[in-house]
Parts: sequence; C-alpha cells; structure tokens
Amino acid sequence: MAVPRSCVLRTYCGRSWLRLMRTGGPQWLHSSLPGGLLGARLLSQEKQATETHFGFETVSEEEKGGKVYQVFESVAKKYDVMNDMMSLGIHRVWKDMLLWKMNPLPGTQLLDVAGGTGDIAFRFLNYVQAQHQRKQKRQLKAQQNLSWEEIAKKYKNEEDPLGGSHVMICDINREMLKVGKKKAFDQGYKAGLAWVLGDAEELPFDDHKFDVYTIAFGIRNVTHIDQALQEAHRVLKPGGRFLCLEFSQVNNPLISRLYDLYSFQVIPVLGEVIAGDWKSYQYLVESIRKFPSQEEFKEMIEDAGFQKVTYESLTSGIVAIHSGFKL
Ligand SMILES: COc1cc(O)cc(C/C=C(\C)CC/C=C(\C)CC/C=C(\C)CC/C=C(\C)CC/C=C(\C)CC/C=C(\C)CC/C=C(\C)CC/C=C(\C)CC/C=C(\C)CCC=C(C)C)c1O
Ligand SMILES: C[S@@+](CC[C@H](N)C(=O)[O-])C[C@H]1O[C@@H](n2cnc3c(N)ncnc32)[C@H](O)[C@@H]1O
Repeated sequence: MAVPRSCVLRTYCGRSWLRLMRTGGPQWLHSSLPGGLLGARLLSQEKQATETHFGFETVSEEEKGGKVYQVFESVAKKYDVMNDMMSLGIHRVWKDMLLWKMNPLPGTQLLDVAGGTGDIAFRFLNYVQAQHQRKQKRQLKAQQNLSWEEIAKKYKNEEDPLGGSHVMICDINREMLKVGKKKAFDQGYKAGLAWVLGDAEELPFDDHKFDVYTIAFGIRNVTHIDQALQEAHRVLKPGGRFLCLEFSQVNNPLISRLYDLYSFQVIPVLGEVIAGDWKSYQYLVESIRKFPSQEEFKEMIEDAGFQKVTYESLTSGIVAIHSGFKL
C-alpha cells in the first residue's frame, strides 16, 4: 500500500509516533513488508508488544484502558468510603507522608495526575495555606513597631491565603472527577485548584509547567508506565520534582503471608459488600501484585530521565514513595 510521506509525517509525528513505535508500528507498515520469515517474526513481535495485563488477566493494550476506565467509573461513588474501610484509615497517613516529603512552599505549582477524588490536592492546599500563615506570622513578628491597626490591616488585606500556590488535578475518569469536585465544594475548597480530564500518557499541558508532579495509587493502572514517566518529565520545570505513592513489595515473609490473606480473602468481599463490586476489588489486589518492586520502579524512573531517584518503603513495603528530580 502506497502511503504519501507527508501523510505519514503528519499523522505519526511527536508523541503519537513514539506510541506507534512501542506498539510495533502502524499496520500498513507490516502489510507492506515482504512475507515469509521476516514478516512472521515482525507480526509475532507486534502481537507480543500489544499484549499486557489487567490484574492477572492477559489483555491487549487497546483493551486495557477501557477496562481500567470501567473499574473507576464503577467504584467512583464508593471510592472514598472503601479506602477508609479497607485500610482502616491508613491510606490517610500514607497520603500525609507524601505531603511531608514534598514539603511545598507557598507559590508551588503542583500537577496531581490520576488525582481522582482530590485527596492529594486537598492535602496540598491545607499544607501550603498553613505554611503561608506561618510565614506571614514570622514576617509580622520581625516587624517590631507595628500598631495593632496595621497588624489587623495586614491580616485582612491578605488576598491569596495560598501565597500563589496552585494544584491541577488531572484524571482520565469523568466519574472520579465528578465525585472530587463535589467533595471540594462540600468541604469549601474554592481557590487554587482546577480539574482537568486527561491521560497520564499524553498530558494536556505544555513543557516545563509545574514545580511538582504527584501520582498516588495511579501509575499501576496506566497501560504504558514508561510513557507516563516521560510525560511527567516533560511537564516539570527544570529543578522540578516527581513524587509517586504506590503499592509496592512486602519483603518480610510473615507479613507477606498475612498481607496476601487479607488482600485476596478480605478485600474483594469488602468490595462486594460495600460497593457491590467484587471484580473491581479483585483487580485492585491483582494489579498490586503485577506492579514492579521498589528497585525495578526506581530504574524505570531513572530511564525516563529523572535524577537523584530515591524511595522510602512504608508499612513494611505495602506502599512506597518514589522521588526523583528533573535536573
Ligand atoms: C479499584 O481500584 C481501587 C479501588 C480503591 O478503593 C482504592 C484503590 C487504591 C488504593 C488506595 C487509595 C489506598 C487505600 C486502600 C487500601 C489500603 C486497600 C488495599 C489493601 C490492601 C492491599 C491490604 C493491606 C492493607 C493494609 C495494610 C491496611 C490495614 C489493614 C489491616 C491491618 C487489616 C486488618 C483487618 C482485619 C483485622 C480484618 C480481619 C482480617 C482477616 C480475617 C484476614 C486475615 C488478615 C490478617 C491476619 C491481618 C492483615 C494483615 C495485613 C494487611 C498485613 C499487616 C501489615 C503490617 C502490620 C505491617 C484502587 O486502586
Ligand atoms: C486508585 S485511584 C487514585 C486516586 C487518588 N490519586 C488517590 O490517591 O486517592 C486511581 C486513579 O487513576 C486514574 N487513572 C487510571 N488510568 C489513568 C490514566 N491513564 N491517566 C490519568 N488517570 C488515570 C483513575 O481514573 C483513578 O481515578
């Protein structure tokens, strides 16, 4: 089949081209190659390259995104209550620890990818607001001769309690974002946040835009993790930081046995009883087992171009926080 060169360039430029290379190239390229052994090998490579996993199930790469979408569409309304029930509230501590590690200053521009119902974003807003208030107090204390009128005026005139900080919550799932927006409204978060529908693998943002990129319990669900990491690198400013909170590998054999028992025997049952959804919670525990170990994931982050990559395992390695810098 003859394909005009200009058409190839227009259609497969930039990141779309990268994606095609990863999946073995466009179909017309294969059908235009000579048959026989070379053709068969190329076709079998293509088949291998397009297969991936959805939990313990083998699926095509094209199918996975849709299946993941269905999972979060189905659990969205019960998502927050399920997390508290399943983890007995421990997920809150893990998320707080992500913020302590980030330690954002007023003015920080955060991109929270796979941000779902906003847990990381709300913590970020609370954190920077508290930091900003502390800074303001320090500045006022340093000014010795202010009258009480001047002090009151300074407090009242404070236009932006976040000191210019902003968080962009990006998620591929409309239902998760809908629940997040409602939560923000109910809890009074108005300023300093925006919600965007978007794919971690093809972020709808310009290069060098954010100071910090976070992804919490999200990257495990992405079809091409390497592509998502490259996108994280692209949108960060030089000097920017990548932070990922994700399930990881438990290394203590006794805890690992108990953990398996709890994961496979209890979690899907809770999923069924509370959310009426066994399958989504079976996917959750299976996808955790498919995710790379702390060291393997560290290497993937380095491969995407990040430097000074480190990780900290929490709760015996049930989860880990990975950190890297764009230098
Ligand atoms: C569809 O996709 C998803 C849906 C979601 O709702 C969430 C996510 C993403 C996840 C999060 C945002 C985080 C929050 C969610 C979780 C933590 C759920 C996943 C949970 C696990 C994979 C299991 C590990 C959980 C924990 C360590 C949390 C604490 C829980 C316990 C200590 C269990 C206590 C429970 C009982 C006592 C009930 C009775 C249990 C049994 C009869 C079974 C046997 C259990 C044991 C002997 C104890 C369990 C032991 C462990 C879990 C290991 C303990 C480890 C240490 C103490 C270090 C999403 O993608
Ligand atoms: C387990 S939730 C995590 C939500 C939130 N970060 C938290 O910690 O509670 C996973 C989220 O990843 C989102 N997600 C899955 N694949 C995605 C992708 N390719 N791009 C963006 N978001 C994605 C899902 O829609 C879901 O909201």
